[in-house]
Amino acid sequence: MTVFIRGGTVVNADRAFRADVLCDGDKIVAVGEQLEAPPGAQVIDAGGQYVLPGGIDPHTHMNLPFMGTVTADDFFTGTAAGLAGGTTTIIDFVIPNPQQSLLEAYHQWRGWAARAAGDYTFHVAITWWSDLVHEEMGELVRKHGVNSFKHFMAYKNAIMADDETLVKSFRRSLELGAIPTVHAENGELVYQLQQDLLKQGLTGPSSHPLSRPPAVEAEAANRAIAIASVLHTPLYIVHVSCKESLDAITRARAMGQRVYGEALAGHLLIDDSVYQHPDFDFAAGHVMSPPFRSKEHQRALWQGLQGGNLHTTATDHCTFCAEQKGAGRNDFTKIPNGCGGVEDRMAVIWDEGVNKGLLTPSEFVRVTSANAAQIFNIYPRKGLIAAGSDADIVVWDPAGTRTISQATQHAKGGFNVFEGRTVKGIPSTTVAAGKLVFHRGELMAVEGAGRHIDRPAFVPVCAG
Ligand SMILES: NC(=O)NCCC(=O)O
Ligand SMILES: [Zn+2]
Ligand SMILES: [Zn+2]
Repeated sequence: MTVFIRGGTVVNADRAFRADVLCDGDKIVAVGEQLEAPPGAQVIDAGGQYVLPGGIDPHTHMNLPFMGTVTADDFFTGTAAGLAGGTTTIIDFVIPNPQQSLLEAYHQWRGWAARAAGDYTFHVAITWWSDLVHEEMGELVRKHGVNSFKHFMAYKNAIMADDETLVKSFRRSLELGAIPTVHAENGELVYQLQQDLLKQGLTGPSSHPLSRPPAVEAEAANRAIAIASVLHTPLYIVHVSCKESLDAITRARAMGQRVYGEALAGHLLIDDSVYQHPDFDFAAGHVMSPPFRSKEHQRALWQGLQGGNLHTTATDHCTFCAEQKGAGRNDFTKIPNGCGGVEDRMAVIWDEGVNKGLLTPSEFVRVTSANAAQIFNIYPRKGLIAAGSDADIVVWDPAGTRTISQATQHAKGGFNVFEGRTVKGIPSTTVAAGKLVFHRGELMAVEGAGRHIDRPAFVPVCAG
């Protein structure tokens, strides 16, 4: 299939310029002014619109078995929702059970992901330690296109990594040319605070943020940064939600440490008042970890993105329906943690970021695709509009509007944390791997069309 995008303003992370874009098969083959549309090409008129690299959401959980249930979105529905919102690639997580072989879990997730409509690739979680884990990390990097390992510092008695696991896995990651990533929350503190709250009879969703205050996150962020500093490894901290964690990243970077931070669209836009809502379903629908924070923390996160100490935006898309959330009706610790957003990330960040003057269009591209592609070593295949890059493209209508609602979304779960928000700036067309998958409100996602994207290890390049 040949797709020709005519008359738009191409926006890359480094600059914006007027150009036509020609795609042949799954690649962009030409970017330039006054190109000729080949006979038979599908022509998209991008006049008055921006032409952006397809979004990369570096943190999603499709088909995730978690807290006694499985997420509402599987790899097809979740990636299809992403395509409708301009996200053409997700980085999801293989999460082995403690004692489970990493390779066995990896193949299990690859099987589930075969249904994906958009491209995908995996971080692999290290939830326990043994010689087998050490060996399998090597095999994943060398043979299976994995270059990042995730460590949950929370979720005690489940998937939490202790300090021994962190140290050994960070060290092994360095040896392999992979980047360690962490969910930074002190799991022991969370557990003890949860027990205190339950003993006091404070069993509702409003206790969720009380059990996970900013200091709990900051302690873990500082600990992970200190471990990475001693071992000389880079570090990527997922879902940075509070000023204290951002300050830890900022300090480390000022000292020359290679630490990257990820902000979630939800943490950037939604504040902690949602947990005070009297309706259980509404409050529980917002239960995720780390929790939504005060407006002061939100302002700090935007400043982190603007100042270059936060690098990527993600969603942690992890949807559960009201019935699933209801498992914690009498005990907030049993509410499955997670919220959606893969369909809305690009639009809400454009609306709050670009429309309000906090980000330029090029900075928007940096934090929605290019930085993730660079940090996880798939640039310039992804995150760039240039000849040779994958034909993952969003034609972005800066004047288009949409009111976000669970009633009209493609994602499952029947809930949307951005419910009722009207955004200005939406995708009019999404092209994924050279195919038109979303056009003027119509989603044409094809089950199984997504591809696994191998991410090579980081290897120092030496002059010959
Ligand atoms: N974030 C969340 O609450 N659920 C998904 C798992 C995780 O990323 O911690
Ligand atoms: Zn997490
Ligand atoms: Zn997550």
